[in-house]
Amino acid sequence: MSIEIVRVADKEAVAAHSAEVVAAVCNATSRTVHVALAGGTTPERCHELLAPLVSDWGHVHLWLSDERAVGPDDDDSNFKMVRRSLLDGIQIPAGNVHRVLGERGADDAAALYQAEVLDAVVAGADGLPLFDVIMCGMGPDGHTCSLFPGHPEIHVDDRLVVGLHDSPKPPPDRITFTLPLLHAAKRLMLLVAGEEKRDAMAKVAAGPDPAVPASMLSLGALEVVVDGAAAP
Ligand SMILES: O=C(O)[C@H](O)[C@@H](O)[C@H](O)[C@H](O)COP(=O)(O)O
Repeated sequence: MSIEIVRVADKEAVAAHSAEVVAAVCNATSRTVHVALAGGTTPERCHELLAPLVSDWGHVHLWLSDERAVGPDDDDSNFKMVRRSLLDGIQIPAGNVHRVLGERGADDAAALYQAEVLDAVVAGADGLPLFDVIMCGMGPDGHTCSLFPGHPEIHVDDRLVVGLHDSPKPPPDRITFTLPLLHAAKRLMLLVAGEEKRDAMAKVAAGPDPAVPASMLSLGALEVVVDGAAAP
């Protein structure tokens, strides 16, 4: 368990710093690297800045730490955002892009994605799939991925990916990584920008509390990249 907090000037700097971290991980090796991207406007900008920073995408596998239960062309699709912000600008083998099949519905899509993770991502010492980097955003209510305050998904410890049908933020049907998979990652990044995140960010800095899902990330090796407006 650890938390490292990197303070930078503004939202653009959060995205830029995070892109540099992810690019450094990808550029440091030619072996397979697994990166889970995130939804939200801060990660979206990070994806744009990341595109030209990685010298060779051939060994990089891309995933999403949460998705909406919609098809890839729906405006609510995180994959659609990733396609626009990153995939359209890079050369990457199609087999390296791991899309959540949201159009299958939240529960089937989650089960299929978990199976794909287990198949493709080699397990670490704790027996859980070891992502090189997982990126997460945070909402003003302290939610991260699609783990929302007061919702049961935060307590799931027997599955790596779950579906939910009652997200308080639309759309209601979603698919999300769970804490065991997030905690297993070599590097777990939380991108936080904006004054409306200040209270939740203070709770993240205070330590793990199940009422604040993003704070539970610090039970893994959490790196928070936060701007001046959100910094506690
Ligand atoms: O749940 C969703 O629908 C959003 O994707 C959300 O999780 C987002 O990631 C955060 O609210 C941070 O978003 P910003 O980076 O845009 O503030």
